Amino acid sequence: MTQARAEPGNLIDGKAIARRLTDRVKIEVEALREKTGQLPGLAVVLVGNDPASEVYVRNKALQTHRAGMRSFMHMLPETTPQDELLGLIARLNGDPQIHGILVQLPLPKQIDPAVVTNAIVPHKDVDGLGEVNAGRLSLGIPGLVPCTPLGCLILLRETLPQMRGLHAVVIGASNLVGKPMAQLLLREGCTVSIAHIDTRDPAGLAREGDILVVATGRSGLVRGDWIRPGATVIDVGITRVPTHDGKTKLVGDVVFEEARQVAAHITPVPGGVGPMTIACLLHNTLQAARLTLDPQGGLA
Ligand SMILES: Nc1nc(=O)c2c([nH]1)NC[C@@H]1CN(c3ccc(C(=O)N[C@@H](CCC(=O)O)C(=O)O)cc3)C=[N+]21
Repeated sequence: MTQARAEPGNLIDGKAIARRLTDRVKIEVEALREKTGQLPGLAVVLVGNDPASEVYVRNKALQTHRAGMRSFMHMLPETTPQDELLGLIARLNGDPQIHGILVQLPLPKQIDPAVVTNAIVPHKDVDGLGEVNAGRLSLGIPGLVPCTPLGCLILLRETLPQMRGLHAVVIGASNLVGKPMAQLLLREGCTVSIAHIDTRDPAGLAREGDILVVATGRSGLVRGDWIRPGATVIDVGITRVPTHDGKTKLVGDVVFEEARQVAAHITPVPGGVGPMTIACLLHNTLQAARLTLDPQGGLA
């Protein structure tokens, strides 16, 4: 065990860390406005009317305004043909008021998410999911980094003084979270393992992790006995489940009450990774705006 130990189950306060990041973005947005006379603008595109997506998208717009940036919402019907969505993206690509473009996932089945993601010009791809930004991340050169893994990295940096040499285990190998997360951890100097659907003994591998990042979308997958005593656990999962009294609540991929007995640090759901995803979207929109408005500002 290489990391400093506190008592078990210390909560990582994603909400507080996200608020601090958003406050910093707000100050830098104001500085950019003073320097260039312009504000960063974020376009969010939602296709269809999934109620959960609508909540997220509205929340994103609210937070964008809170950080002093402009937000532009585009709500398209469920039946929108792919060509029409590509037409909108082409207009947003050419619009000087827009510095970041986010197309909410998942998309209806007539639309290929890879085609849409790659239609966004790389310097406006604030989700960092296009081929250019994904390639840059894997080559270790500056680019726009996907919001959720970036948020997880910031939480880990706030929690662990040093990640170099730690074994980080990522459960889930999606392009959205698992793969970019593994790249970021590698860049921090971790030894990285990725568990995926065909991994023979995911629990055994997970128990090797000084850091455990779980991003599978399967609620309750990770039990207390998957966790190395003293590990730091980041739970990316977020699933709405029914409760006994006929209401619903949000849960992660980790059985929280079990895991907090074993882990040194753990993110709650809600109040962990979720708020960081939105704060990082604002951070990326500021970075994207700097790329065109203040090129010397550069990317980190
Ligand atoms: N292109 C794209 N980029 C995304 O980043 C993206 C997406 N599509 N599609 C959907 C998922 C989901 N997502 C969340 C963002 C914030 C919270 C969040 O703030 N959650 C709060 C709880 C919110 C509540 O109470 O409903 C929390 O965890 O504390 C959750 C989930 C971003 N996504």
